[in-house]
Amino acid sequence: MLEIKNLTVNIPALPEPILAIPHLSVATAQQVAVMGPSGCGKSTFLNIISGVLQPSTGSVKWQQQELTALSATACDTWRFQHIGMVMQDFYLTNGLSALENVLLPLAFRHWRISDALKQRAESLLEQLDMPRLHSDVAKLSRGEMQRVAIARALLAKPNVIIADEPTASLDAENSRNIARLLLEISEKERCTLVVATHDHFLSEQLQRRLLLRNGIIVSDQQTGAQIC
Ligand SMILES: Nc1ncnc2c1ncn2[C@@H]1O[C@H](COP(=O)(O)OP(=O)(O)OP(=O)(O)O)[C@@H](O)[C@H]1O
Repeated sequence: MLEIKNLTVNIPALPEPILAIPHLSVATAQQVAVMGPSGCGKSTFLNIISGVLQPSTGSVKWQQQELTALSATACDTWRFQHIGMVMQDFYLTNGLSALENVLLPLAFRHWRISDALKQRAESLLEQLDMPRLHSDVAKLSRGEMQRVAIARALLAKPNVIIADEPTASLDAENSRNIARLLLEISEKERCTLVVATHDHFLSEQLQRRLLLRNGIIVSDQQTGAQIC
């Protein structure tokens, strides 16, 4: 469960906070869309709940872990253990294949990657319709790179998936596949899903929709969506 209290994010040059949330809670395994016009604070919200950014005031708690109490290094370790992130910049490593990129974060932590993990990586890439496992990511299209970034985020079975516009570079068919895969994995593995998106197909499948304007949640709707 995520619980936010009395949160503000201020930027020195700006008179108003770019994000202000008096209270918000998100239940474990809930699927949440974060929507709103460009500049309303969606990426800031995702960065705050993943501990990438520290708020100016307030509390951000996942289960019993208060993120604002962690040092930057401790927060990085916590994020690695609990969160699968798909950000707008994919942070892939050129010169490595799609499969190697998916395995790379775990390769830093384990002296040997197990066969089971390799199989999961291959299976995720296949489910994402990304057959070019051994192609250098530098040669992939943006949509293919996005699918590699999604597989990498899902590999370690995170408790929470946070995705910033995960279908933005994709055609309609691939967008739908990715929306379905994120929903299926969230349901099967009981992980919380928080997605900033303009994609109506994706947002309609999620159980809850937060609408941000000027850094404030102006609408919080339960959609009643079921897994597809
Ligand atoms: N470091 C910063 N310095 C100044 N302004 C910032 C900074 N970070 C964010 N902002 C401002 O805060 C607001 C929210 O930005 P944010 O990136 O969270 O919006 P967004 O909803 O994700 O936008 P988009 O849909 O275009 O990605 C914007 O007006 C942005 O210009």
